[in-house]
Amino acid sequence: MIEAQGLTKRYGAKTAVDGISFTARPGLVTGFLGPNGAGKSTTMRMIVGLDRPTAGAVTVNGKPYADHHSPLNEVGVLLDAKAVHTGRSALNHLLAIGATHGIGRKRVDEVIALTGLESVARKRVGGFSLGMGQRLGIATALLGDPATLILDEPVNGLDPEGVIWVRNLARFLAGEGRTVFLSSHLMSEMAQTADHIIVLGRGKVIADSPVADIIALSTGTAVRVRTPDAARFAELIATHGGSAKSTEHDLLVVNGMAAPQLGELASTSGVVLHELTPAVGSLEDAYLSLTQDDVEYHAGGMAAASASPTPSAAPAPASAAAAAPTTNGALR
Ligand SMILES: Nc1ncnc2c1ncn2[C@@H]1O[C@H](COP(=O)(O)OP(=O)(O)OP(=O)(O)O)[C@@H](O)[C@H]1O
Repeated sequence: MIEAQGLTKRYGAKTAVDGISFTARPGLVTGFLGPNGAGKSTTMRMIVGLDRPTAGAVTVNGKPYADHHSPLNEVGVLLDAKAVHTGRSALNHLLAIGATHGIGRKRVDEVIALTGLESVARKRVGGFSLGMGQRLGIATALLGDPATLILDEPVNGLDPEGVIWVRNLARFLAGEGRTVFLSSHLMSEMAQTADHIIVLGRGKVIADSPVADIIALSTGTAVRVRTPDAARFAELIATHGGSAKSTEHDLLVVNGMAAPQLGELASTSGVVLHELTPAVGSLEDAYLSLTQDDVEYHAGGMAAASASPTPSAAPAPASAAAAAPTTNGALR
């Protein structure tokens, strides 16, 4: 469990984290999202005592990080996968860290198997790809079998198979009752991994809700309408308080009118419908809509794109059942 109360960090005149309060609970994957510079890394660093809060407080499993006698057994952390002794093998890296907490070879071998590092365990870490480095960082976080995991951008640099592996691992660990707190820039990835989302914008919490609620609250409800009479139906919609955008010759995306109203209008006007689908916004839509005023560094067109959410497939529900340990203990 991670509990932050009024957590604040100022660097001179710059307020990186501005009085945030949130809880990341056991048994859930909590996604930590926000544009570049929103304050995610600073928050994570404060959680594990690497930065001192200017004001407020944060506890992990009920205590400030520094008060834990055996922190590796309480909190597993991946903040910077490159922060390793590059001359050491992965095995020796894990043995060295384990030695600080009386963790021996058996557990080291377990986390090597769990993270799929067996074939490179005796190779120098300096020669590792970004993806292998991420796996080693996750292995290090898991070493003490902690109840809370904090992973900063864990899918950074991973190939699609690696991304799925992290997703299943996160779900599996939460399914075991652990608190899993992870940041990512990949919103679609978060939609499939997280149960709960906290969104930061300019150092403040701008959303703190279950994934489904964030999507429902932040995106407009659009309806996809397919009809051979698209132009006429678009005009009719406009006279009934809706607005229709045409993306293909026979497809309209309608805002401002619900599917039953559209069905009735079509029926009374003699318009043939081939499709009438209420569309659920994606987490990307929700995220862009939430953060459009809080982005420090705008990419061209980003804010404009966020102004009119387009419908897309509903995110797959996060499911702990998705992760299944393989015979060697690794996860698929
Ligand atoms: N040591 C520091 N000194 C001064 N300003 C800092 C320092 N560390 C972070 N900041 C500023 O604080 C703000 C939050 O930074 P932080 O790295 O926490 O954001 P972030 O959400 O993790 O961003 P990113 O996704 O780019 O990693 C940024 O404006 C950053 O420039």
